[in-house]
Amino acid sequence: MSLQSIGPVLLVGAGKMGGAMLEGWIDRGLPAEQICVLEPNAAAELRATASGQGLRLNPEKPNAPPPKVVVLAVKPQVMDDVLQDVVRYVPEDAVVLSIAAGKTIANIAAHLPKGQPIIRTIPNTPAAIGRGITVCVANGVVSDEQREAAGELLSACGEVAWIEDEGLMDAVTAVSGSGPAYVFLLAESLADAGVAAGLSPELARRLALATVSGAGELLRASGLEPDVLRKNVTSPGGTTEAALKVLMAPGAIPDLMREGVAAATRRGKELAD
Ligand SMILES: NC(=O)C1=CN([C@@H]2O[C@H](COP(=O)(O)OP(=O)(O)OC[C@H]3O[C@@H](n4cnc5c(N)ncnc54)[C@H](O)[C@@H]3O)[C@@H](O)[C@H]2O)C=CC1
Ligand SMILES: O=C(O)[C@@H]1CCC=N1
Repeated sequence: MSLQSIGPVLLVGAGKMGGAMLEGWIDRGLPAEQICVLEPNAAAELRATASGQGLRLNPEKPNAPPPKVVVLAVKPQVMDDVLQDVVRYVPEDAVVLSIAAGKTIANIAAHLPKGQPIIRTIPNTPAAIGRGITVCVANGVVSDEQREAAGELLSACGEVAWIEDEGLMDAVTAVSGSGPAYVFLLAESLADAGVAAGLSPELARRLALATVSGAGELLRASGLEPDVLRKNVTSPGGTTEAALKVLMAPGAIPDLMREGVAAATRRGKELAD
């Protein structure tokens, strides 16, 4: 199956994450005319894509033609209300793909006809440049063809991983869904630390951004493990070792990361309600 042969896609919510996925789909060749978007607060860019490329934005009949894949990309807190409204646009043979943190397959299924194929996923924002990763778990009625269609759509946004145990999704969300924010925080903190060490804000920002993006690119392109790359920077008795003694001390980055991921995982479980 190709991206072009998936059939009509209905995207409900084109905010930061739904919008990033939409960008990934269009950049990688999903025909815009095949996409219908329901978004009450459409950004100017989305409106331009609608008028320039034929994407259907908030049409009167979102289910004409009937969607093959319905992507739910609204906040978990409004998911129940939104589903009650959009259920009328969901054909029984469409696969419903939720990207909401915390919301379980059972939460989604409660608003849909019995036997609706549902895939719960967690993408991340690098999807916008085709460099995201999406983790998926399907309910028992998703067909091989629907799994393939969802995989095709999601791989336009980067890597795709399938898991069998839905209980792991909150931990997945805490690692890869929220993870880009941790990396951006690292870039912000590194720039701030450069200013504190005497650099101008402009130079500190430039150094921090080039370093974080360059290190990420090196991690990907080299295929080496992060600890090997870290050790390659660390000369015995040198400057990096001095910094890492602080950053890796008890209670510092490794411990804080574990606590942060545990907090995000707990929050995911709360969002199910
Ligand atoms: N932002 C991220 O990095 C990630 C977000 N997610 C999940 O993606 C979902 C969306 O999150 P964001 O994009 O960050 O939030 P957002 O607030 O940027 O986007 C949600 C969009 O839904 C729209 N919306 C509200 N009511 C609607 C309705 N009745 N019909 C259609 N659209 C409606 C809003 O106008 C908004 O643009 C959440 O469930 C979140 O858990 C998952 C992984 C990563
Ligand atoms: O912060 C959130 O709840 C969403 C889910 C993962 C990333 N953003």
